[in-house]
Amino acid sequence: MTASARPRPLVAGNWKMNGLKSALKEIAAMGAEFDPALKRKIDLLICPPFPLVYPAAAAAIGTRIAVGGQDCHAKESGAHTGDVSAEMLSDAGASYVIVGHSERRTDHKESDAVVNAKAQAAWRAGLTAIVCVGETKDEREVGRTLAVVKKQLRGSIPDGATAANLVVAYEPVWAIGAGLTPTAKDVEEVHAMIRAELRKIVGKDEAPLVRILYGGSVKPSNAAELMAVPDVDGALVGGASLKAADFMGIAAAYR
Ligand SMILES: O=C[C@H](O)COP(=O)(O)O
Repeated sequence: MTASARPRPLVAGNWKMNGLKSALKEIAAMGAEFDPALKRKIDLLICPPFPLVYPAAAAAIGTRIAVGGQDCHAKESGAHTGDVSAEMLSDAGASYVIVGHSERRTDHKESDAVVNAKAQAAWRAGLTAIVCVGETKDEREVGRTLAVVKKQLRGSIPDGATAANLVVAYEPVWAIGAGLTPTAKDVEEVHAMIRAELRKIVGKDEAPLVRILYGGSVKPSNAAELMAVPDVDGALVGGASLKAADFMGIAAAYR
């Protein structure tokens, strides 16, 4: 590996609890805009709600857009009403799964240990785990951002991580859906720390190739600036991933 090795950027959309069958036309529209020049440069991923994973995977055939889940249970199957396993996501056509999103950590009280078990489940099923980390507004204000994110990384990423099975998403909780973003300098500082931690977790050869996404109010208007920050290897996009025009406007930062 050369010193200049860089990850292939990933622009990922998290539809959260949004989207009925009618939203599948957005995937077709994204596919139509994902032209060969852009395909050579980046990967695209859409994570729809569970009921749409299978039809989204069908809609994405031939587009080179990957499909993922937004969460998974740690177990393969069993008496866990309302939960979905990583194997079920894989069977439905997913190749990625988001674990430890701040909305899961808050709404469902998911600890780092739970997120770690879900990442292991993702790997068991052959999925790439997108492990989310990020500080709250209060934690940032008291200067604990780096300590909080470091603790989440150490607790949430299982042994056995590689550049192929792990993506890290840094999402400051206060920036999500708020129309606020950290400064480029603040994003750079956190991503540099994550890269340094990854050297300890996956080793110095593999660490430069792990994709570290930024998430939190990414839009077409700020994507170019955020994607140009050192150690930002793509985006995890919420609201602006629901419409093909917005999502592809963000992907266009890599043209
Ligand atoms: O997973 C996506 C993030 O939570 C960002 O959401 P947002 O782009 O709506 O701020």
